Amino acid sequence: MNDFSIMKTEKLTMRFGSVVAVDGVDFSIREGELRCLIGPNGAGKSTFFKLLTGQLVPSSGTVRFKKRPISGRSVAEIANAGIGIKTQVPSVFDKLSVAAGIELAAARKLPSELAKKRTEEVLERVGITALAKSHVGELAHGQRQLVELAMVVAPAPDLILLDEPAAGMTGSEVEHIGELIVELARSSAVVVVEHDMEFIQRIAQSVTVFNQGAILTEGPVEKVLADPRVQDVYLGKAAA
Ligand SMILES: Nc1ncnc2c1ncn2[C@@H]1O[C@H](COP(=O)(O)OP(=O)(O)OP(=O)(O)O)[C@@H](O)[C@H]1O
Repeated sequence: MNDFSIMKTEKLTMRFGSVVAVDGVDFSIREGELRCLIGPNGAGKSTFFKLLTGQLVPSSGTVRFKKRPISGRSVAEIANAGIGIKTQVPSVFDKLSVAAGIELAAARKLPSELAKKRTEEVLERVGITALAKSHVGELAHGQRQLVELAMVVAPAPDLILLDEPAAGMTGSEVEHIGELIVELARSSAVVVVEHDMEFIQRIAQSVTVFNQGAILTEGPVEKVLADPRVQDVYLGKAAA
C-alpha cells in the first residue's frame, strides 16, 4: 500500500520512572492534513508533542519525517529538517524588531535577498505588516503569538507543529489565528495540540484523541466528538 505520510511514529513510548506518559503510539499525518491532538488532562498530548519536536528523547520507538528517523535529534536539527515548531516557550527575541525576527527565521533556509522578500510576504500573510518595525518586547501577548507563528512559517516548512497556539488570546485574536492555521494547512501539514474545544471545532478537519498515553480514536472532528468513548473520557476527568 502507498504510504503518503509526512510524519509517522512507530511504537513511540515515553516513560518517566514508573509513569508511561506515551505508550507505544503509532501515529501518522499526511501531506496537507490539519490534525488536532486532544484528550483530557494528563492524557499524554504534551509529552507526545515534545517527542515529535525533539524536546524529549523517547524511551523507545521511532519518529519519522519523510520516512527518515528524527527521534533523538535536537529541536534545532528537527527544525532544519523542514519542520516548523511553535512550543509554549517563547522563542522570539525581545530586542529585535518584528521584521528582523522573521527575517532571521527565513534566513535559516533562504539567502538574504530572498529572506527579505519572504519576510514581507509572511508579514502580509499573518496580517502583522503594521507591526513590522515594533520591538517584539513591547507587543501584547496575542501579537507576540502571531509574530512567533510568522517566524515558524518564514522558512516555508513542510510540516508545522503548534502547541496551544490560541492560549491566552482574546476572542477576535483566536478567530484570526484560527483562520490563519486553516490557511497555512493549504501549503503545509499542520499538527495542533489544543484544549479549547470551540477552537478545535472551528479549525480541525481531523482529530486524534489521546487517553492514558495511547490513541483512543481518530477521525473527522464531528464523528470523533460524538463518540461516546470520547465523551466518557472527558466527563470522567471533569467529574474527577
Ligand atoms: N517531566 C515529567 N516527569 C514526570 N512525569 C511527567 C512529566 N511530564 C509529564 N508527566 C506525566 O505524564 C503524563 C502525561 O502528561 P502530559 O503533560 O503529556 O499530558 P497532557 O495530555 O498534555 O495533559 P495536559 O492537557 O494537562 O497538558 C501525566 O501523568 C504527567 O503527570
